[in-house]
Amino acid sequence: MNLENVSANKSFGGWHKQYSHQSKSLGCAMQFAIYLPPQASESNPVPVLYWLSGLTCTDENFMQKAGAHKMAAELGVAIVAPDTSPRGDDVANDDAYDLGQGAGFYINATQAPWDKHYRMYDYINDELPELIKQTFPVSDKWAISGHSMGGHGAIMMALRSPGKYTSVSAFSPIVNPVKSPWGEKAFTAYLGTDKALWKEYDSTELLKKSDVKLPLLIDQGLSDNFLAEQLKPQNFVAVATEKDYPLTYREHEGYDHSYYFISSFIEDHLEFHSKHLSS
Ligand SMILES: N[C@@H](CCC(=O)N[C@@H](CSC=O)C(=O)NCC(=O)O)C(=O)O
Repeated sequence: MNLENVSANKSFGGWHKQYSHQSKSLGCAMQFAIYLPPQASESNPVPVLYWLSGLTCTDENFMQKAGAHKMAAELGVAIVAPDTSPRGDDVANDDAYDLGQGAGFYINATQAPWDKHYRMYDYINDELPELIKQTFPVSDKWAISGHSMGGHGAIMMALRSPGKYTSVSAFSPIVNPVKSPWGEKAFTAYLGTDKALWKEYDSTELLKKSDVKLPLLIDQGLSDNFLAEQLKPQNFVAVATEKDYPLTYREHEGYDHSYYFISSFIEDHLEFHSKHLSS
């Protein structure tokens, strides 16, 4: 297996480690981070929370800023944080922060030049979990969460694969990318102009068609600069209410779009997932 350990730091009795590997889906070298709680061993495989980060992030933002290790260690949950796009000098890019490297949107691109490497859906859905399962002492119980672009990724991935995750949560997710300037820009570049294809990666559209009831938690800050123009949580909540979906949607006065918000409520998300991962 082509897996190289890049760093290791003991944290709350467990280990935070970074790895690099050659990705088949993306056709480039990729880095991811894993937090292994102290309980994890070959004789005691632990459940996994996959965390998908937002625009401009790497595997490092969540691990360094969210303050998740203490609760993950207490609950005995591993956390995997991948990068947000393919990377490298040979990988297509754009000068803008919301397209190209750091902005993969967790979809499979169909349009040149992006279609050569931008297959983040396959990477997160198939390749990475297989690699994690084969390499680390983890069980087959998985949950998924994310922030902003990563919140879109987490909910979209979970709705497209009923039964794969026990629960899904998100901070400030782009829940309706087909109606968000960030989503419109990225989906036009990566998928072209056929909006029917866009809808296959849109959480609000997927929820309309979903017949599986997956426990879902969303936290949204009310002082988030991106709330009205980009995030549009009301579109998702309206569909969830109509379908009597098990969504807990919480709004928080004064919180913005940053990791200060995520770190304020990450423990609630870990407890939420732990409950479902162990039931
Ligand atoms: N113009 C800003 C936008 C980047 C930004 O806010 N990124 C967020 C995610 S936004 C949606 O996906 C983020 O998580 N940033 C990293 C961090 O550590 O805070 C900019 O370029 O800063």
